[in-house]
Amino acid sequence: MLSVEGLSKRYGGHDAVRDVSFSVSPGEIVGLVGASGSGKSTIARCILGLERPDAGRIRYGDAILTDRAGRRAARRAVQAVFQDPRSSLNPRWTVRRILSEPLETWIGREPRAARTMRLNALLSQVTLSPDLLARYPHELSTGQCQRLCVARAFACGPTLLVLDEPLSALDVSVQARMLVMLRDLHAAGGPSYLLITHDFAVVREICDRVLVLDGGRIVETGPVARVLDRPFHSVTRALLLDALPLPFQAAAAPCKWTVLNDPTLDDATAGAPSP
Ligand SMILES: Nc1ncnc2c1ncn2[C@@H]1O[C@H](COP(=O)(O)OP(=O)(O)OP(=O)(O)O)[C@@H](O)[C@H]1O
Repeated sequence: MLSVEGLSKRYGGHDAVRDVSFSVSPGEIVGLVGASGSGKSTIARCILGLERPDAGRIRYGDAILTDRAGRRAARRAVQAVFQDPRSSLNPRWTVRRILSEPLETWIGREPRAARTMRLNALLSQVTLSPDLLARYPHELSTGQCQRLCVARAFACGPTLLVLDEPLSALDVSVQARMLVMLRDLHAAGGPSYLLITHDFAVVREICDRVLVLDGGRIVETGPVARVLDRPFHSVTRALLLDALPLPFQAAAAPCKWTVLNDPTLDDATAGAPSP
């Protein structure tokens, strides 16, 4: 289980993340949503050891990810996929080499035929053709590059995948296929996901639970259906309203959201993170 306890991170005088605590259980898909600049990627970078938190502790099982030794111990188990697949792939490496590198590290050397079978299996998991093995990233579409990034993450046999806006660089039709692929991989016994997104449709489609972030703090958390259909916090309501197509925003504002703006719901308590 991933456990984030009292995580804080400052840049200069600015609090990017403030006293954030949450967990991701084995097999769970947890969405982390919030406006631009709310601190989502900073949390991901702290979990992945790319940033050093100013306060708090991040544990994955027995490994303390805020310690160098703990990060090393969890390196195989905790993998990531980022927003821009092209910048995550070495442009001078073929698909074969990109996928072989983690296999070399975690499985070691094996005969070429066995390695090719393993590479083909990885590619088919992410619905890519084995014909792509000899290609370079610039010879792939952005969607294919992102599938390749997922395959590379899966090559390590992770138990937690941190996905930081994995669909944002993709066309809408490719996004839908990618989302189905992520859901199928998870359903087939894949890792837990911590999915960072600004897209509530994605959250509704795939997540079990959602955390809403504002100004570096978690303002609301709960099961997806409850948070999306009966949001307590004004920030969640505003984000949901913003997510509607423009003509619907005007229509929704006076009706649906008036009910939700019930003054008996106190944001400060209703929005407090649940234990
Ligand atoms: N390396 C950095 N140096 C200084 N400030 C930073 C740095 N990284 C992030 N920040 C600031 O920290 C805050 C949180 O940034 P972060 O990237 O975590 O937000 P986000 O919710 O992921 O945003 P987006 O959805 O736009 O990616 C922002 O105000 C950002 O400007």
